[in-house]
Amino acid sequence: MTEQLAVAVLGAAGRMGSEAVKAVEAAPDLKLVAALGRGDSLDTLVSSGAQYVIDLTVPDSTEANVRFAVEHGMHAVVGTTGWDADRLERLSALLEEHPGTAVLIAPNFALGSVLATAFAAQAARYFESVEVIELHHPDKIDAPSGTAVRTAALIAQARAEAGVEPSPDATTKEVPGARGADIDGVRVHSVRLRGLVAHQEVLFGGAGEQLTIRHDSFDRASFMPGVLLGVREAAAHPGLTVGLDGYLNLSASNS
Ligand SMILES: NC(=O)C1=CN([C@@H]2O[C@H](COP(=O)(O)OP(=O)(O)OC[C@H]3O[C@@H](n4cnc5c(N)ncnc54)[C@H](OP(=O)(O)O)[C@@H]3O)[C@@H](O)[C@H]2O)C=CC1
Ligand SMILES: O=C(O)C1=N[C@H](C(=O)O)C[C@H](O)C1
Repeated sequence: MTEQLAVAVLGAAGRMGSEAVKAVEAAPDLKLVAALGRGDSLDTLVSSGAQYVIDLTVPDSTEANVRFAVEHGMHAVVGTTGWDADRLERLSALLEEHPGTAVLIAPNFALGSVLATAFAAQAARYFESVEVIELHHPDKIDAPSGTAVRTAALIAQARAEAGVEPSPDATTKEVPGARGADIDGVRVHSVRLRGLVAHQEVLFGGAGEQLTIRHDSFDRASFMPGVLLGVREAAAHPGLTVGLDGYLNLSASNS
């Protein structure tokens, strides 16, 4: 049998972290060597022999966690939100000093969500209007969701490359927030509702028609195949990868 990959989970007591601990323990090719929470020393990552770190913590701690992992030669698979352009730039610079090490920043590990975002980016150039609605459980601390920010950014990039005008909007009188957040010129609306897990709709409008691309995670089990795929594939993708799509050959279905 090939040697198991030694995996540590940060944020192990959290909603996602506790699922990831179970998923790693159930995977025959992986070995859980550490399960750490707030207040635990990152030195345990070293003493446990971790080769891979899964970070599912909070936006305030994720950058320091990932930095520690990279500096100690561990690959990092990161689901935590809060990775803005400045943080990504600092991480890229650090990875240049550690060329064999991989970091995956995955705004969403659910394969359906990754596909939905890719489909939205594909559709973006063909419609006059686009808005994003993300809907989550009310214990989520960040808004908009990382997935929505990524989706809006990819939509905006596709529209800019195709020379599409901004979505029309005649609003001149507005209660602050009524039109949602402006992410690269795309309006993003955040709903927080007990009973929800993680959901997103991208609404495209054209003359006389609407296209809606919707994804629903009804259970955090939906994220686990992507988390495990991230660990298994990381070493083959040294450097920084943003989005699980970077580990999937999505274009193969078009050929
Ligand atoms: N990419 C994806 O597919 C997904 C990403 N997420 C993202 O993952 C993150 C976690 O979400 P969720 O599990 O719901 O949140 P939770 O609040 O349930 O879990 C976060 C956990 O991290 C712990 N923690 C905080 N700081 C540290 C630290 N420095 N070291 C180790 N552990 C720490 C918290 O401890 P304490 O409670 O004591 O603060 C808590 O147990 C969020 O950013 C969320 O948006 C969520 C779902 C899917
Ligand atoms: O906090 C969550 O729950 C989720 N966070 C991620 C995000 O902000 O996009 C991924 C998923 O939406 C669930």
